[in-house]
Amino acid sequence: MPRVAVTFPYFDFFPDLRAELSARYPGTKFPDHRRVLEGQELIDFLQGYDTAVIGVQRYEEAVLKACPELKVISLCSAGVDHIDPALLRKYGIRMWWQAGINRVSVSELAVSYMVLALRRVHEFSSILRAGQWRGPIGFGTDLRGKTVGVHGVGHIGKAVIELLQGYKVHILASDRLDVSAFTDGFDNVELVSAEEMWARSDVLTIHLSKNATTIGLYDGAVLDQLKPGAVIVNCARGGMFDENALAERLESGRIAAAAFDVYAMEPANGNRLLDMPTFFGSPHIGATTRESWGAMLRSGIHGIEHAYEPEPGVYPFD
Ligand SMILES: NC(=O)C1=CN([C@@H]2O[C@H](COP(=O)(O)OP(=O)(O)OC[C@H]3O[C@@H](n4cnc5c(N)ncnc54)[C@H](O)[C@@H]3O)[C@@H](O)[C@H]2O)C=CC1
Ligand SMILES: O=C(O)C(=O)COP(=O)(O)O
Repeated sequence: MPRVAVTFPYFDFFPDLRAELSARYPGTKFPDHRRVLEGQELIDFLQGYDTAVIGVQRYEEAVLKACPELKVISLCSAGVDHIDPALLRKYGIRMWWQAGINRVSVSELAVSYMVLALRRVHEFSSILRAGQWRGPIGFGTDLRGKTVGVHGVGHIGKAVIELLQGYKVHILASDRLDVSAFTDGFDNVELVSAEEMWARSDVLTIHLSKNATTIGLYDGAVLDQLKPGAVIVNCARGGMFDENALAERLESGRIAAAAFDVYAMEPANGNRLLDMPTFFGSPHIGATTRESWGAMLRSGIHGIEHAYEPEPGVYPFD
């Protein structure tokens, strides 16, 4: 029987799923505070356990080294960039993970951010709070009829393209894989290079995975290839943008507006973007709906038995 330790707090919000996990694996240990465990606290918590159910949290080598009994990680997230596959191999740890599990909540957020950014709701909201009315700002723009670049056509990028159909936009999709089997199904989607997407898009939405090819991809030189006055939405991962370069271009108006859910450093205290009037953001809430979190926790529970199977159903890295 696996000895299970949960090292992040969200089961507190789903008592039925917490009870299900405990019933399947008696003795399952949960943290007693609403924090993600890290460092020495994480190491101490894991002693004597061979199975960890985890969220978007780093398991550094120091943790794996100090927890030799750990054999299985069951992941409650869609992104896997916080786990180093080489380390898992080195320490003989199996991992379960379910791709695309929160595509609905992230795609809904991204499309709504496009509309909110184009309509300048964050600016109008600020002047409303300041006791003014709408005069000083002027106009926003409609999404309908615009060209939307979708960078990354995986689970979430595809869901965004599907959601955008109702808005009657033209879509420029770009991915390093051949995603034509999907995009060919739409008469308003063109599959293009990143450069063409950057040059032609009024709105650009990022749905790339974070990897060696995307970290730092959006530097000043790339931002300068964007259509002047473009709007950027990033609900994928922090670290893909040079945030200072973006702030400079928001300041000059070269980029009209940006809306981010994710940041190079999280928490994002002191991030310069948060002071920009044409920027609005949220604290990595793309998957923070009851539906997505319920699904992720369920996947974390069921992933334990899958990870222990001789031929596990899903392995992200093999
Ligand atoms: N804000 C939030 O709370 C959440 C954010 N995410 C993030 O959203 C992003 C997308 O997630 P999914 O669609 O589930 O991932 P996915 O793996 O299904 O799709 C990612 C796509 O990016 C493409 N890609 C990677 N590197 C590329 C490159 N250099 N050039 C062009 N294309 C490239 C891949 O080929 C793939 O099609 C990930 O970064 C994930 O971590 C996921 C869930 C919640
Ligand atoms: O599923 C993912 O990849 C996420 O980014 C979810 O983020 P969260 O665990 O809600 O902070």
